[in-house]
Amino acid sequence: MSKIRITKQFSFETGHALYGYDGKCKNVHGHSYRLYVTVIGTPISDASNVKYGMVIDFGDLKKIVKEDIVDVFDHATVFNKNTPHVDLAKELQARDHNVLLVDYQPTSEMMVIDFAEKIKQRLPDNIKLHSLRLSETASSFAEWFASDNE
Ligand SMILES: Nc1nc2c(c(=O)[nH]1)N=C([C@H](O)[C@H](O)COP(=O)(O)OP(=O)(O)OP(=O)(O)O)CN2
Ligand SMILES: [Zn+2]
Repeated sequence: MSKIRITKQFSFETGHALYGYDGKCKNVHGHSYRLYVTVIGTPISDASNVKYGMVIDFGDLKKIVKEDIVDVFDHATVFNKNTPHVDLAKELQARDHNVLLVDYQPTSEMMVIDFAEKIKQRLPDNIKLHSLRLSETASSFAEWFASDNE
């Protein structure tokens, strides 16, 4: 049976700031992120299986990505906890804002690495994460490919 890639798209609104950056993105601002998740596997060939013909049910993929990424990042503001932004983050948290402290600079590149690790941990053994595309703006995106990281 052929290997097939399937992709599901997600979207979430997230704020961030790039501490120490030499441009306007050092300021707190937000993006309408688009995340394309591509997994690869063999469609189930057992006709008695309720998932017959599927690599993975799009709904099951949605559940994983929603729980681990979309619901966590949507309408949150992400700061690098290893920078003085941690003070701003604590102030916002004290005022009941949804703040995420991560241990990396929250660029598209670093976020997509984080997302790849999270998704890989949740996928069944027979399904492999093939690639991710994280789009920050209409003209900018970062991609992670399993083949680049073996
Ligand atoms: N390699 C990266 N460069 C930049 C990132 C990033 O994550 N990785 N992030 C930013 C800012 O957060 C923000 O996304 C600005 O990006 P940019 O594409 O420059 O946005 P613009 O609106 O100015 O772009 P247009 O050219 O007007 O579409 C900065 N760099
Ligand atoms: Zn930005």
